[in-house]
Amino acid sequence: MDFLGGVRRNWRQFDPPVASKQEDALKFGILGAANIVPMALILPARSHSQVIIHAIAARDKTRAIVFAKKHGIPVVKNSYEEILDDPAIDVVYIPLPTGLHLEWALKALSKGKHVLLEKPATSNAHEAEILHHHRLLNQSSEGPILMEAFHSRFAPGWQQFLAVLDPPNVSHAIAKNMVPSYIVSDDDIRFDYSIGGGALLDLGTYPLASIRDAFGAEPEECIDAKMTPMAPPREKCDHTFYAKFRFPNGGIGEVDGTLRAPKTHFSLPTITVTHKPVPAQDGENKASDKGAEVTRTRKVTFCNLLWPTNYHYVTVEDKFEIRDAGSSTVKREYTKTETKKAYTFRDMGRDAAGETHWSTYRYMLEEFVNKIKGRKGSGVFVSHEESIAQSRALDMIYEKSSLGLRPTSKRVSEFA
Ligand SMILES: NC(=O)C1=CN([C@@H]2O[C@H](COP(=O)(O)OP(=O)(O)OC[C@H]3O[C@@H](n4cnc5c(N)ncnc54)[C@H](OP(=O)(O)O)[C@@H]3O)[C@@H](O)[C@H]2O)C=CC1
Ligand SMILES: O=C1OC[C@@H](O)[C@H](O)[C@H]1O
Repeated sequence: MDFLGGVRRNWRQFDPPVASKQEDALKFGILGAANIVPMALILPARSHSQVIIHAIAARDKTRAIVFAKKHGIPVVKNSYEEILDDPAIDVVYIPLPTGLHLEWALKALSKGKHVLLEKPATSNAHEAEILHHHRLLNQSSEGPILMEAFHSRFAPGWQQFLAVLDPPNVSHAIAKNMVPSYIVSDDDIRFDYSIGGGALLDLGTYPLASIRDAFGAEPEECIDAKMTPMAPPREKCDHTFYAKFRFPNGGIGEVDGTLRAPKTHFSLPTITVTHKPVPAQDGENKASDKGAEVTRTRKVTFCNLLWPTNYHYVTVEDKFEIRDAGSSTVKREYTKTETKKAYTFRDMGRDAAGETHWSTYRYMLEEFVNKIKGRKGSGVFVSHEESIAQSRALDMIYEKSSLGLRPTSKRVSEFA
């Protein structure tokens, strides 16, 4: 049943129901016929009654025409600028290489457009501060909304994972993400330093955001960073990364990932979080242990950091140790293990919109539109401060390694 449910859920994510569009639907324009567009926006938009994919532009118009025809986009513009100049367009989606995000996001905001900006929002923290603190964002309560498209954060499964953590008492977190080498070719935008290349800046954003979330705090120091660079001429870009951080509570967080795992490698991106032992709460331990000192050490594993809406699990392993009052000797111990899953917020007892066929991107689109329309929604959002903090942590790793920071846009002086 679970297996069949999974097949149905995944099938429908790639063939979602079509909603009829409301009068006040937002019209989206897309900059670039990027690979991620169908999954991140075209499919999610189908089932959203307040989203219309109105127009696209690509550097090569023929490419844009082919893309528009394939995905049923009614308008093809001659250039990215023409998208920004179209008064009919409310929102601009930017799936460009990271090094172009700052420039195009600010150009779109300056035309009064809302912006959904692919992750990572910027190449480094300097750019992040310019973008997310920009006066264009604070002009009025009606001013444009900008959000980094960090889709995985919006999934109920991820929120279920966060709900079982006790961030101040986390002692260790390790997040891993290994992608086989055939997925991303050597000439991909991810390995072009001039436009923000580097596996950490691309893939590493997921494990890094997840350890930051697990500690509920920002890292104080990057105590180790090891990057494996590409072969020349791409040697300024890492294909494999490892970093170790110390967090304010003394805990250690590690990220480990690669875009060059062996071709036969398969593993889902996973985080494992260990807590310090804490006194067990009333009702958690067995009635027979009343009067004794009972500690609980929690270990939580979350499997599928990127796309939990396709498949995930959260395993909560609580180890209880029982001592006589005042004694350090453990007289008995036992472990309780529970597995949780949440494909909708209802599954975790929360009252927020969602269907089992919603992808991470569909959950994100819901909240992005809610924000523009001034609705409360699930309460999940990617704030400007979150995007800046994530960018600072990425910089800490690049600075600690021999590779150095990713380059700031040459156009930066025009925007500061
Ligand atoms: N949210 C997610 O799950 C994912 C997010 N991403 C992010 O989305 C963005 C795009 O990734 P992806 O779709 O894989 O990338 P692609 O290489 O498929 O697309 C990038 C697009 O950028 C445009 N572009 C403009 N200038 C340049 C340039 N100088 N060099 C190359 N391309 C240029 C091209 O548009 P044109 O059509 O005009 O030529 C191209 O279509 C990245 O920021 C990436 O990190 C990527 C994958 C997954
Ligand atoms: O955001 C992403 O998600 C999937 C990864 O394989 C990809 O490199 C990255 O851009």
